[in-house]
Formats: sequence, structure tokens, C-alpha cells
Amino acid sequence: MSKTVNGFSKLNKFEKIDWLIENFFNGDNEAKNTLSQYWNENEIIQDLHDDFIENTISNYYLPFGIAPNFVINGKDYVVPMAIEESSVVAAASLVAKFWSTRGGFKAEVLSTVKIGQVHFMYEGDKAELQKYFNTKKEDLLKATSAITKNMRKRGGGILDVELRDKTEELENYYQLHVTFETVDSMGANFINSCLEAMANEFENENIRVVMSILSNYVPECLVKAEVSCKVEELYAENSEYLAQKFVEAVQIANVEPHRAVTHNKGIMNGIDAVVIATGNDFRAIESCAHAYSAKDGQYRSLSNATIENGIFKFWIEIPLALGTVGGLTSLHPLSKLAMQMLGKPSAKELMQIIAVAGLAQNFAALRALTTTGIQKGHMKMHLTNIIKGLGASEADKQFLINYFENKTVTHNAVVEAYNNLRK
Ligand SMILES: CC(C)(COP(=O)([O-])OP(=O)([O-])OC[C@H]1O[C@@H](n2cnc3c(N)ncnc32)[C@H](O)[C@@H]1OP(=O)([O-])[O-])[C@@H](O)C(=O)NCCC(=O)NCCSC(=O)C[C@@](C)(O)CC(=O)[O-]
Ligand SMILES: NC(=O)C1=CN([C@@H]2O[C@H](COP(=O)(O)OP(=O)(O)OC[C@H]3O[C@@H](n4cnc5c(N)ncnc54)[C@H](O)[C@@H]3O)[C@@H](O)[C@H]2O)C=CC1
Repeated sequence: MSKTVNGFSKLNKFEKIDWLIENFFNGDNEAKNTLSQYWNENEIIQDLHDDFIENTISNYYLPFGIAPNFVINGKDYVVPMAIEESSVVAAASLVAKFWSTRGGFKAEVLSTVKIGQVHFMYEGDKAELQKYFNTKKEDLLKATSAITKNMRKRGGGILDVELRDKTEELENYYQLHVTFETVDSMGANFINSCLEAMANEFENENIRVVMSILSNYVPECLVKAEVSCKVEELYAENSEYLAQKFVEAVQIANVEPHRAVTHNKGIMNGIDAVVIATGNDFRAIESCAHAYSAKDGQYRSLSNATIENGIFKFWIEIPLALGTVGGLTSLHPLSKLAMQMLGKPSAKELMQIIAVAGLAQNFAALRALTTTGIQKGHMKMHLTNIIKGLGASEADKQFLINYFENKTVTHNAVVEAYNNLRK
């Protein structure tokens, strides 16, 4: 029998759950209990979460952790991180502490330009189109004036509108390429509203607007974060040799895409965790970061490292379109709290903090990879997850943690040790 359904969206939450349990869980109430266990007892908070998305049936928790000891441009921060992967928060904390005694992180916003485009088709004479655009340009800005009024008061708004000829890539394809300053908001809704108003104004019998949408690729919304110190301050021993290996690890990621993807994944461990904790849009951040890392046609490392005149320098340049207002940033109680924890930053300050989180994470991973290997530290943190997965008691858990203090943790080794213990 078909399990498709009409009018599902009109059912209330409980009816939706009943339909799900009946059709996809054979009426098993265990699934229903799992869903309800994750509801918030406070009805106001639960209603809030129900309304964030559509067809909500429960909440999906991510751990919310904090990494202390970050010093950025001389200011102390404790950084909120929402992530499911063990060892990320520990690594961020370790690295924050490490650099706090070596001058901390330096960060700088290089630019804050956002982009939106009206994509359209035009089959006529190019010179005529250019003429039409020139006469229309003022009207395009006027068409958005009600939408941009408050943003202009904040120092933002539309920076420029250009006509772009894309017919070499696709027959008859042109764009209005529009640049924006959106101050403390990520700006997606603001930009899309402006673009749709412009498209209405621009469209005529010869111009077929295909779509109007912001671009998540913002190579001129760029932030740089860096650390540096004398090479001998990097490691307790063999510093020159290990620093060299560290730089080579970055160089390898710069020339070898297979490595670069994993290298950048490590960076995104730090970035996504803070992006999610602060209620920002991690899909936008992810897609942009990866496009930027391939900007010259090859996918490369987002970070760089050098050793010059005995100084080790490690830095990242990454586009980050972030908001400290709008979206979920102040709607989700934990995002609001995360912003408070960070001292209610502006979007520019948040760009710096998040770039630093990415750099810190990359530093931790590369340091581990080029010394002990990644598994030692990662598995040390993951050990408790494996033990929990086995359903071990608190006493067995403590025994296993002690047992693995000086042994290599692998999933099999833990299962074997647990089974021996149970015998
Ligand atoms: C895992 C560590 C930090 C252990 O490092 P450690 O030196 O064994 O840690 P420790 O027990 O000596 O503690 C030192 C400090 O580390 C932090 N720390 C230590 N343990 C905890 C904990 N339980 N909870 C919170 N913080 C912790 C904390 O700051 C602590 O200081 P304290 O608080 O005691 O003053 C280290 O080995 C490390 O940084 N490893 C790298 C981990 C990593 O990169 N994980 C990401 C997942 S792997 C991946 O997805 C990406 C990757 C690696 O593939 C990317 C790539 O290939 O480039
Ligand atoms: N492709 C994409 O990335 C898309 C993303 N989205 C979603 O849009 C949301 C972000 O859009 P926004 O327009 O940023 O949010 P929003 O729609 O909540 O608007 C934020 C508004 O806050 C106001 N504001 C108050 N103080 C401000 C200040 N200091 N600086 C700037 N604005 C201030 C402005 O009116 C601004 O338009 C996110 O939830 C994102 O997931 C939506 C469509 C597409």
C-alpha cells in the first residue's frame, strides 16, 4: 500500500507523529517515546523550536561546548562550539592555551562585500541592452529605496549595480551583478528582497528574468587570522625539525586536492562549530569556503605556513558571511547566549573569532598529524563514546578509561577489553 500522503503539513504535531509511527514504525511506541524524550519541558521553548522549521516532530540535540583561553587581538574569549565530533573542543582548548602564552591570535577583516545577482536572458542587440541599463540604473536603486532605508542609516545598503555579459558562457545570458554592505546581518533576506525589486523594475518584453538570488560566494567578505612565534618556541624538543614538517604538511595540502579536502575539513571542524553555536548558516559558510579554496581552478589548503628568519608563521584567509543580528542569532536561546558569551560582537568581530577557531583547529590537527599521529589524541577523546556504545556500567567505564591510559585505543581493542572484563 502506498505511503504517500496529502495535506500532511496541515496535521498537528501529534497527528504527524501518529502517522509516522503507524506507517514507518509498524505502530511501535518505542520510536514515539524517543521523539518525546527530546521535547523541552518548557512549552514556550518547545513552541519556539517547533516553529524554526516545518513538520517538526522533535529536537535534535548537538552538544554545546566551550573552549576557554582564546586571546584574539589582545582580548580574552571563551568560544562556544556546537558539534557532535569528539576531540574538536579539546583541540581548540589546547591550542588556545598554547597560543595564549605566545602572543595570542591576530585577526583582521579585509573586506565585507556581499553579492547578489539578477540572472536574465536577452536575445537583442548588446549595445541596446547597455543603453537600457544605463538609463535604468537610477530607477533600479530607487525601486529598492524603501527596503534599504534602514540599512543605509546603519552605513550599509547597495554599493553598486553592474551589467555583466555572460553570453560567452551561455547564449543570451546576462546578469545584474549587485554588491551590498549588510553591516551586522548575513543579509540573505535583505539582498534577495532588493534583487526581486530590481528585477521587477528591469524586466521588459525583451528581458526574461530567470531568477534573482544572493550569491553565497563572497570572496570579498574576507578575514585573515594568524599566529607566529620563534621556531624554538613551538615544540619542547626537535623544534626546527618538527616545524619544518608542519610547514610541509601545509604545502602538501596546497598541491594535493585529496589532502586539501581533509585539511580543510579539519578547519571547518572549528568554523562550523562556532557558526552553529551562534545560529549562523553553516551551509552558506561551507559552500563559500570550498569555492574559495578552489578559486584558481585547483582545490587547495585554506591555510598557509612559513618559516622565515627563524619565525614560524601560520595563517588563514577565508570568506565568512556572518550575522550577529537576524536569522536565528537572537531567536535561539542558546545562540543568544553564545553571542553574550562572546561579548555581543559585531559581525566583523565574529568573522575574526570564527576564522581563529578554524586556524586553531587546523593547528591542532597538523601538530598531531606531524608528531604523534591523529589517532592517539582523537581516540583518547572518543574512548568514552565507544564505551557508552557498549552499554558499559559506570564502574566498567572507569576501569576501561584507566586500562587505556597507556594503550592504543581502537574500537576492536575496547570491545575486546570490555568482553574480557565481562567474562
Ligand atoms: C585531543 C588532544 C587535544 C589531546 O591533547 P593532550 O595533549 O593529550 O591533552 P592533555 O590531556 O595533556 O590536556 C592539555 C589541554 O588540552 C585540552 N584538553 C585535553 N583533553 C580535554 C578534554 N577532555 N576536555 C577539554 N579539553 C581538553 C585542554 O585545554 C587541556 O588543558 P587543561 O584544560 O587541562 O588546562 C590533542 O591530541 C589534539 O589536539 N589532537 C587533534 C585532535 C583533532 O584535530 N581532532 C579533530 C578530529 S580529527 C578530524 O576530523 C580532522 C583531521 C584530523 O582529519 C583534519 C586533518 O587531517 O587535517
Ligand atoms: N542562500 C542563502 O544563504 C539563504 C539564506 N537564508 C537565510 O537568511 C537568514 C539571514 O538573512 P538576513 O537578511 O541576514 O536575516 P533577517 O532576514 O533576519 O534580517 C536581518 C535584519 O536585521 C535588521 N538589522 C538590525 N540591526 C542590524 C544591523 N546592525 N546590521 C544589519 N542589519 C540589522 C535589518 O533590517 C536586516 O535586514 C539566515 O537564516 C539564512 O539561513 C535565506 C535565503 C537564502
